[in-house]
Amino acid sequence: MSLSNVTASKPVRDAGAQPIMEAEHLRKEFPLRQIKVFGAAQAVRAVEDASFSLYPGRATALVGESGSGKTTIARMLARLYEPTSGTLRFRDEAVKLGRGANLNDYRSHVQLVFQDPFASLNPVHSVRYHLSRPLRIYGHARNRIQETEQILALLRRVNLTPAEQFIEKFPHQLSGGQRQRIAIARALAVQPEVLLADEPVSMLDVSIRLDILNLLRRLKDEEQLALLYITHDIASARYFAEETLVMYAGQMVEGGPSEEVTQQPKHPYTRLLLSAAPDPTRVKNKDKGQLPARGEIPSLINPPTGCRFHPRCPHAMPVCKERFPGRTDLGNGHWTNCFLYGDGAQPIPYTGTTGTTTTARAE
Ligand SMILES: Nc1ncnc2c1ncn2[C@@H]1O[C@H](COP(=O)(O)OP(=O)(O)OP(=O)(O)O)[C@@H](O)[C@H]1O
Repeated sequence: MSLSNVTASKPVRDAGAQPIMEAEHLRKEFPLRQIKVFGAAQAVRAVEDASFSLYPGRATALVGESGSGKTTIARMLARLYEPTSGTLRFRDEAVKLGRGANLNDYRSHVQLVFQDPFASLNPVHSVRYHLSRPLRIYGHARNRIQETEQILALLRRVNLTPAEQFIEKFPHQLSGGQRQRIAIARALAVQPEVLLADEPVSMLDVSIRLDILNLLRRLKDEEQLALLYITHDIASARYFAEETLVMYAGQMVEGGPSEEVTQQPKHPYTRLLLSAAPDPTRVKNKDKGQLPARGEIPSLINPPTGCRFHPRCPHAMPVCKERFPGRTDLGNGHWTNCFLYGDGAQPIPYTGTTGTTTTARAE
């Protein structure tokens, strides 16, 4: 996807900006069916100790390889999965989890757009049906006239015009991009403050990905939506999202303003991701021996101890195997969880490759 005609993301948020949604120490395990009668119960340890905030009018990209836990995080935020532990806060109030939680009320604030626009719309129902349901359920339309007016307005907001030509169509009469616009319109019908977009363009034709990203960006700006943008593509994060969070095998390893995370990445995994996603605007130094991307994302049933990236990390030290490092604040909202940074550590200069030129602290 060419991103050259997408305007660069906004600078770092105001210091006083208030988050609308906060995730604190979220963890998710999926228990596995027990095959053995004896022995410890096994589980997929999909997300470990994830903490981050979403802000009105700002996009946060959640980036990582397949299986890193991105969708699990989005589903916990959408309340489709119960976190194993941790808390969610919405407008500074703890979200009631588990039984007795008012899911309808919660979902009037937080909506999820799925990756697959072919699976997310019911083939037997028209566009009118898909958009009228949320309007009715959430009490935004009192009668059919109001409902039709609002559906037409929603279609125009997602650039499906003339709206009158789309309202009675069925999913099979729409292209992938048009379906994704309907899925976005359906989420907007609820009038949410938080929109979770799980790889919203990855199943679309390359030629229309940019249009959908620009649509999401415009809606975020105009409606002051807090947007979580899940993607494999770290290069798109720089252009689309003000902030970027990087996940590896269930652990969050780096985060901060997108410009800093993508231009001055600190964690070796972020550097590896960037080296696999060439960005023509990033300065590369081809002479400084790039290390090949070693290995694959591990099994999350028996993940590596400590920092789960250590078996693939060109800078791994004994301590990396023993425990997961705490968060090191790098200034300007940029942070990483890596023993290469923090007290007494030698900074590792970024050469635009996964290789580096200095020796790190040995523990
Ligand atoms: N319902 C489930 N039951 C058991 N394991 C699950 C379930 N959902 C996800 N997982 C596992 O949790 C881990 C994280 O999966 P998740 O889908 O969140 O990753 P992801 O980063 O979104 O990947 P992708 O980019 O491929 O969608 C994977 O090992 C996955 O197999």
